[in-house]
Amino acid sequence: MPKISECTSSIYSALVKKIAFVTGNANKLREVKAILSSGAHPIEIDSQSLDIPEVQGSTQEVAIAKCRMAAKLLQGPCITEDTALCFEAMNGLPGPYIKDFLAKLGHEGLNKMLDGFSTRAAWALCTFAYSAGPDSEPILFEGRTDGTLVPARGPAVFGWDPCFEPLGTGQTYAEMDPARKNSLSHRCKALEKLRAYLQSFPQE
Ligand SMILES: O=c1nc[nH]c2c1ncn2[C@H]1C[C@H](O)[C@@H](COP(=O)(O)OP(=O)(O)OP(=O)(O)O)O1
Ligand SMILES: [Mg+2]
Repeated sequence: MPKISECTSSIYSALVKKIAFVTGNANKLREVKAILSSGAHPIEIDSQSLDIPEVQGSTQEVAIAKCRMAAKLLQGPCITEDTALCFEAMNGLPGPYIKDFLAKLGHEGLNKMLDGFSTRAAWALCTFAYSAGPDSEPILFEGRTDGTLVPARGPAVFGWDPCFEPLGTGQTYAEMDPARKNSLSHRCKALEKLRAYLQSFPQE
């Protein structure tokens, strides 16, 4: 007869899925863990902090290349995520290159980029990629939140959070409490699709 604790742990592992998330970004990891661990079908994250080189191209090409490389390094299934911040006035740029723009220009510089344009509309785009292993083609899950690029408000904890105000909220991501951001963010919208996909796998 197995002990009750063994039964509980085997029921737990049958109910809770576990997946490796490869990212070098601790803030992303925190949000992904918070979003996936909630709800009726929690998914546990086994984080792998690897700095994967990123190619140039569309958000989809960048996401696919990143995930392929991660699956090769891990020699197993994994997810990766790429985040883009897109300005309407610039036909979607900086897009997947936002990391370099933010590092070189800061929040103020990002705002200055849009001076002289007629719109400060922007959207945050999150692309999760899932690979079943080094020989499998990654599958993508996208989430988009529309908003406005604004002068920085709120604590500067995570990237461009202080200068992105989602439409109709009156708050920047940085001013929101974490639960509010996680209920409407680009990341949570992409994760809902990824969660549905992972949930459709048969139980081992
Ligand atoms: O919700 C967010 N709120 C504010 N800023 C954010 C968010 N999500 C990503 N970011 C920043 C991080 C990086 O400056 C750039 C995306 O670049 P990106 O390559 O996807 O992220 P990363 O290199 O930091 O981590 P990873 O190892 O997963 O590629 O936008
Ligand atoms: Mg990156």
